[in-house]
Amino acid sequence: MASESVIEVSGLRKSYGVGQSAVLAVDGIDFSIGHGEVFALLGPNGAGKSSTVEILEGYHDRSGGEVSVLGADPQHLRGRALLDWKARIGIVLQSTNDENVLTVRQTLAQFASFYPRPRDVDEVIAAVGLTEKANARVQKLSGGQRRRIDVALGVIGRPELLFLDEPTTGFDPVARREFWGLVKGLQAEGTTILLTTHYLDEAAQLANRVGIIAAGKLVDIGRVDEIGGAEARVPFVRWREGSEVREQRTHEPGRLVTELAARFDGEPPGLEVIRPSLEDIYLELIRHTTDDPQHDSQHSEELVA
Ligand SMILES: Nc1ncnc2c1ncn2[C@@H]1O[C@H](COP(=O)(O)OP(=O)(O)OP(=O)(O)O)[C@@H](O)[C@H]1O
Repeated sequence: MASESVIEVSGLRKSYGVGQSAVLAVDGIDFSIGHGEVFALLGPNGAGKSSTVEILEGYHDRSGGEVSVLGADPQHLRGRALLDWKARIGIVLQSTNDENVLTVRQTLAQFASFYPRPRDVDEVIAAVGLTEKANARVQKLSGGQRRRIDVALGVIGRPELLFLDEPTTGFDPVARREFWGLVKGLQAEGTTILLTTHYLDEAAQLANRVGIIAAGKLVDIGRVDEIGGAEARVPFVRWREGSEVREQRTHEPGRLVTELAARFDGEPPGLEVIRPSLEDIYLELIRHTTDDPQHDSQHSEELVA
């Protein structure tokens, strides 16, 4: 990965409304995304992910801080410079368009005509698994199929930078895996990708680095295999002693399993060796930063047990 930054964000702030009812959605965050990197922005509902991404996409003005996207400040672009900049980015928004009376192929062909170097329409239709629906009206597609069109529209212009805002919401498990393959292919071609998702396995599969935000602040940022720090990754061994479930965190799970096997004179009942997933680490990180107990779960309780 080259070190050159495609996105640079420094001290970014965004508030909505004024006075008593003002909401500080983004509260001074800093990060950068290198050329060819897949960066996932994670965080609970209302954390400030979309607000951040929409500023980078040029949809919202910021309230403070500095932003550079493909070398430009989206807030200050106008006219031809704005159009040229937009042609270099692809956006998959959260919303889907259900009013569309065109077919899948017509919709994509129309969109492709807006770009100087679009991808081949049928190749994109195949990449999102809609070949059989190419002549169907978008209106008649299922929710998950329409979401695939959103993804297709985001990539048709061969963007240098792709924003994927919760791209696989509504996808079935097979479609999600196909989509991951598509993203990996785009990354192999050098596309820089900013992804937001609530699926932590998706972030673990696709991202080089993740940033976790809660209540508008960056809680942690780092490589997928480093986020949360070494201690958060210590595995734990779980087994049963009679009716009781026992659990112990250890840097040496193999040694503990050997000791247990000797003590039980064979396979310890209910034996599991668990390595904390990105989801476990995420839950643990945000547990300390959110007041809302519904964001917490059994999982994180297990982690600290
Ligand atoms: N247009 C708006 N007007 C007022 N408040 C807003 C607006 N958009 C977002 N907010 C508020 O800003 C905060 C951050 O919202 P944002 O949509 O950025 O969160 P998010 O992390 O993308 O959440 P989700 O995961 O639910 O999509 C929330 O408290 C939200 O209510």
